[in-house]
Amino acid sequence: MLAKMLRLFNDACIGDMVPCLWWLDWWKDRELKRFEAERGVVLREVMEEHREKLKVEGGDDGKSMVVMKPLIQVLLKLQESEPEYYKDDIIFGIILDLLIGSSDTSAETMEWALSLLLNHPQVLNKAKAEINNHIGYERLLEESDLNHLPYLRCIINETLRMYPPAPNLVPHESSEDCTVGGYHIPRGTMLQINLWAIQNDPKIWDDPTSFRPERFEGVEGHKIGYKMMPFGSGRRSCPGEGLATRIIGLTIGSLTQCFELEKVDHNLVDMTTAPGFNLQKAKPLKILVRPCSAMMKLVDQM
Ligand code: HEM
Repeated sequence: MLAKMLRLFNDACIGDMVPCLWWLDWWKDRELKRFEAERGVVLREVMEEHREKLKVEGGDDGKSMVVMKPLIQVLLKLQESEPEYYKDDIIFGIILDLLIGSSDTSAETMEWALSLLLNHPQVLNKAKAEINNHIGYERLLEESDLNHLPYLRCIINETLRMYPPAPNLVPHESSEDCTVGGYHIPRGTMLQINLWAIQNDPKIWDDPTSFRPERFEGVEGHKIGYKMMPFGSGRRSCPGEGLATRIIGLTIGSLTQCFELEKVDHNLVDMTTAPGFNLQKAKPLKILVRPCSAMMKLVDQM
């Protein structure tokens, strides 16, 4: 179900770009409505399952609920005390928002980052050296190490600059009349930002088509103003930013620390992008993975 949902979400609707062509999307509209009904049945079953579990397991201890239970159970518990706000539809919305927002974005960033590293072995070696200098060979990389691995963070930033998972961010609607770049925007207009163009603009980035993580050295996080906004900006920006950068850092860092990563042949990894709402690779990455001899003992224990 998740795969189908992400596929439908990723298909661009021409009517969103050129509203008078909405009718070209009629078939998609029909598919989305059919899917929404199917998805409703599955989500309702999941919700009932968790309601039953809550009844059996209780859960009056408010604090441990927040820390220990799955999110859906936390929301169902809140529904008991605030039913007018935590309606079933709101809970569905929160769960779907998290599923859609979190899964493809982080996975795609990791795939682009690994592809870039394979095509730039000198960057891969520098990242490996940073990890080995900081951690050594006696233990695995941990979350607390990430703050001490600035070059790894630069690699993630440079990947998000060149291949932002949401290249047009997410459509927003102006709640009031406003002016953007000298243009009058009436209230209720759908606004889309071509983030890819901003992050790859040669007027604001030196040599933007080159993969150069060093350009982010000395920059805290990815915060260098509006020329870099892979997680959006302002109060509706991505709430998962911290989690995403940690998961991506831990995954890419651990793979780099423990394995020799190699291309499957002598050709460069194909970096062609596929059409769609998300910036996906046209050809999925294939990679040869071999445990590093110095890490063999630890890899064996995994
Ligand atoms: C590389 C990974 C990720 C990227 C690039 C990314 C990017 C974005 C962007 C561009 C937006 C829209 C911001 C806007 O409206 O202008 C967004 C929204 C959102 N993201 Fe992420 N995201 C990532 C990972 C995650 C993760 C891991 C989670 C959750 C665990 C998450 C949850 C959400 C949610 C719930 C929203 C909607 C927020 C709202 O509408 O107020 N994202 N994300």
